[in-house]
Amino acid sequence: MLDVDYMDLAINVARAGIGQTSPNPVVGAVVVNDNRVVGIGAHLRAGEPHAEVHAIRMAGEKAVNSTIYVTLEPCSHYGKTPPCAELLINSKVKRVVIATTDPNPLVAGKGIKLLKDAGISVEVGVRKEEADALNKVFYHTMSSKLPFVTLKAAISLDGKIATSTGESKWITGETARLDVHKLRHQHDAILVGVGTVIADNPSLTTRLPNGGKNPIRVILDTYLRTPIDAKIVNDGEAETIIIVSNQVEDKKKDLYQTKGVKILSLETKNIVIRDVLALLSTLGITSVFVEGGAQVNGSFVKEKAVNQVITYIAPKIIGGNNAPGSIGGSGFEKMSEVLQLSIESVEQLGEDIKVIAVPKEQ
Ligand SMILES: Nc1c(/N=C/[C@H](O)[C@H](O)[C@H](O)COP(=O)(O)O)[nH]c(=O)[nH]c1=O
Ligand SMILES: Nc1c(N[C@@H]2O[C@H](COP(=O)(O)O)[C@@H](O)[C@H]2O)[nH]c(=O)[nH]c1=O
Ligand SMILES: [Zn+2]
Repeated sequence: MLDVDYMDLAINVARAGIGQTSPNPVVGAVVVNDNRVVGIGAHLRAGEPHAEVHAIRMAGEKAVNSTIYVTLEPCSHYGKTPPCAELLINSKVKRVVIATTDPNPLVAGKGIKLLKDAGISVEVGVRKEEADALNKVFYHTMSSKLPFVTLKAAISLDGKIATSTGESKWITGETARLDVHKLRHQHDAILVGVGTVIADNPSLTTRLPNGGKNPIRVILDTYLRTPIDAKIVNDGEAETIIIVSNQVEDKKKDLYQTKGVKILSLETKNIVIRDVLALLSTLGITSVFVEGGAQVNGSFVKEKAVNQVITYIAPKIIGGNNAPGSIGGSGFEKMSEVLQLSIESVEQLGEDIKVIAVPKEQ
């Protein structure tokens, strides 16, 4: 087997942590000795052992003179766990193959330096692209300090999210809707506008056949118009935050807070998305799944505060000037101002297609 084969295995093992390791990256490690895999490991939860620790433990004394393949540069700092670079040195590993460096300023090259100074042969960059793609959120939050934003829309062929009378169940089919719930599971928070709460009385929970993690529910609601009897206020299914402007008096907020809903007030009379993201980041939220409606989508797009756009397109035509499109608000007047993206992937899910696009300027 070649280095790339073992790194492919490490990348696949890393996927075990997807949706579980926030705010940490997912990482996979494979220990090979005399062309035999003797240890594998994935980082499964923040605060628990790192991938290398699991793999080296499994290898036991076969770690000596082994080669370890890791999808991320071994850490060099004392965080919630001791540094992996030291573990590899003490385990007398002979060679370390790394897919990509760690952007965390605490590590960034220090892990590699520790290994090299200890006389261990280090190779960096094997399957870098694939390894980076595993940790889009981690890389974004390390560089921008703001949560990674996924904007999701489910539209008809003619771009509508509902009929002119507000009906929308369902535009996309079972397979696509299941895929949406996997995305909810993978994000720290799900965010909708009060318009969606009033129109759909949604639960915003993750309903997958085997369960799944419910993201924190975040509602943008300038004047606190969320119905007091809404599911998200009363079902206790997930932590719920309503972000309001400075136009709401405390007495009204108390009504919701006694029901366990957290009300966070911005200092401005209307809701600025950048401030919302900065606020969510202070709560340790590293990824936000924006699921509409059109008004909220419009505000995220207008502020160009999206990091990936996932659109599910159904082979249906709704028509009608009054049927809403997926991006509301004032929109851009000039083509030179529009949000430009590049298509990352297109796949068919049941009868629908799923398009993942990434904004060009980052
Ligand atoms: N109408 C459609 C969607 N509609 C999504 C809505 O904007 C809103 O997120 C849902 O009403 C949330 O409800 P709950 O959390 O599931 O109870 N989303 C989809 O993917 N396909 C559709 O056809
Ligand atoms: N998950 C992971 C790493 N994650 C790195 O360590 C930081 C988290 O450290 P801690 O708080 O101690 O868990 C995280 O921000 C990232 O830089 N490093 C590794 O060597 N292997 C792993 O499996
Ligand atoms: Zn580590």
